[in-house]
Amino acid sequence: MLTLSGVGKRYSTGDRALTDIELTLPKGQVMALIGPSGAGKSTLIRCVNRLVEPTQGSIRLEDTELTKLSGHKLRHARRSMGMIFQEYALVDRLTVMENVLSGQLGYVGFWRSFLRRYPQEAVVEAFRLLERVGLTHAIDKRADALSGGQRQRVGIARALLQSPKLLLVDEPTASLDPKTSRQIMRLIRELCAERELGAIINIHDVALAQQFADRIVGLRAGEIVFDGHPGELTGEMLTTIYGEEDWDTTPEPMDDEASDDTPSNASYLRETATMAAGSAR
Ligand SMILES: Nc1ncnc2c1ncn2[C@@H]1O[C@H](COP(=O)(O)OP(=O)(O)OP(=O)(O)O)[C@@H](O)[C@H]1O
Repeated sequence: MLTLSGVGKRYSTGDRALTDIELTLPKGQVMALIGPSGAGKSTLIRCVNRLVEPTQGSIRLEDTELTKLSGHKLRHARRSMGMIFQEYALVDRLTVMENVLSGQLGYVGFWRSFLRRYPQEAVVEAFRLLERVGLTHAIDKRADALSGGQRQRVGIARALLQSPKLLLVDEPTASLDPKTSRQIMRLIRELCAERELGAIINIHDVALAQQFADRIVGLRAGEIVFDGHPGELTGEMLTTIYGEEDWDTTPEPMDDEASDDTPSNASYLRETATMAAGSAR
């Protein structure tokens, strides 16, 4: 379980990015973090793994007070948090298998990893994970020969190879098409359920968040303004998070050729909220 109590962050520039954040993430829960640009979503995720230093409050992962750690203990704690990034952060010239095994860098030491000599059990587990994410056929491919969706699957397998207690996911679908985005979100959700892993997912796509998260937290100007079930995210709540907008209006076609069979925002949001509420996944 992850607990944030009274967490605040003020950057040295004077920008206050987070104010008094109170959050508890139980094991196995997938939490989507939404909010407008600059709301503090990335800062919050980065405070958890201490890539950004919180200026106030405490962050506990199970029995460990993360905000008090430094040096070796901090590095050790970071390994218990799997990071999945928007830009995948793969090494292009390495194969899929090597990229996944690079998740073990912190464990096997510099020389063994430099010589690419990984423990047999890590290789077996990496193979198993690649099978789970549907990439058995691509094990020997170079990372730069993969599609965006495949690259993200490698990133997921790499994060899981560390046997993390928590997943921190930063815009996992930002560069993906709608179908691949859904597949990646579904995969993350399934893996979290299988492994009883909590996840915080920073995501701009509200409909995807509603469909695949157990819980949605809305940030605005560094404060939590919504924390609830996806089905509770009404148009009014979206206005609270993002500011005034007519969430119920169907966009006017730009010209005569524009398709008129696009569902309205309202019906789309209603549909996705209903699906999320029923958890029909
Ligand atoms: N390194 C930094 N130095 C100073 N201010 C920063 C830094 N990083 C972020 N900020 C400020 O902190 C606030 C929150 O930024 P953050 O990147 O966490 O928001 P976000 O919700 O993730 O935005 P986006 O959706 O655009 O990625 C903003 O006002 C931003 O300008």
